[in-house]
Amino acid sequence: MSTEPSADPQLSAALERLASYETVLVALDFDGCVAELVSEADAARPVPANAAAIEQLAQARGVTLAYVSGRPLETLRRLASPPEGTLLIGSHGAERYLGPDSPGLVLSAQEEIARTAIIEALEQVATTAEGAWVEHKPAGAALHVRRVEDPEVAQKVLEEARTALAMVDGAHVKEGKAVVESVVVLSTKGEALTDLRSHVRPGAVLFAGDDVTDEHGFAVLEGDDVGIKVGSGSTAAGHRIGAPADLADVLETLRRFRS
Ligand SMILES: O=P(O)(O)OC[C@H]1O[C@H](O[C@H]2O[C@H](CO)[C@@H](O)[C@H](O)[C@H]2O)[C@H](O)[C@@H](O)[C@@H]1O
Repeated sequence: MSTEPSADPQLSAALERLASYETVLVALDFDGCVAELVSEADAARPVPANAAAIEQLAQARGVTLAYVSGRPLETLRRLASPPEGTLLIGSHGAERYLGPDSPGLVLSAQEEIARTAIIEALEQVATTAEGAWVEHKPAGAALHVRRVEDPEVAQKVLEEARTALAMVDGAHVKEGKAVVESVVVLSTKGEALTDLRSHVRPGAVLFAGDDVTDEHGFAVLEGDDVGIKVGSGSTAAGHRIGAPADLADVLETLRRFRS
């Protein structure tokens, strides 16, 4: 079944309404939304058609682009290669680039201690299964199991990680796809999206994402905002597309409605 907006009259109508506003904020999750999920996290890149559609949309009248991602800000910038002027939210909201004056993330002494404890705990768990590895991040760390061959072993490793993290003071757990993350700065994509809305003051917002952390973003949408869940799974989003490869058509449709 095609999930192109042209084949989904409700999504197409929602995009047309969105496009009628003077100003629009288009906020995109990265992994599993703009980029396909891959086993080498550092190899993730925008689907080429998505990259092209994003570049085009960045030129459109009254459109502000933003990435809202769990990735560290610097990694997001390197992997996504966003058009100039794109606003960037990284580390699930803990890191923000809203312009050259944006302050960088500074952890308190207590947060630094918690981050070190998170990394140590996850590195220890990662030694128990081949393929498990730890991504060190500015506000915490993520234990990845996508490269663990046996799904039962992978689940067991994730469970051990949750148990280990429960012992760390100041560690907040975030669930993801083949990953358990922990951050020392508690913030959600919903809060980040609300702050972006206050900063940009758009007429309406489009937000697309694929993961459980993106549900916080869908939850703060309102009015003629458009929420798009990428892939399967329960969601609060009003619309759904099948895969990252379907996103380009959504963005291109929105651009056409604005021209
Ligand atoms: O909010 P996002 O932009 O979706 O980032 C969420 C996490 O994405 C990355 O992990 C996920 O993508 C990897 C590459 O495709 C995949 O190997 C992994 O299994 C996924 O969980 C990233 O590594 C994390 O730091 C992000 O928080």
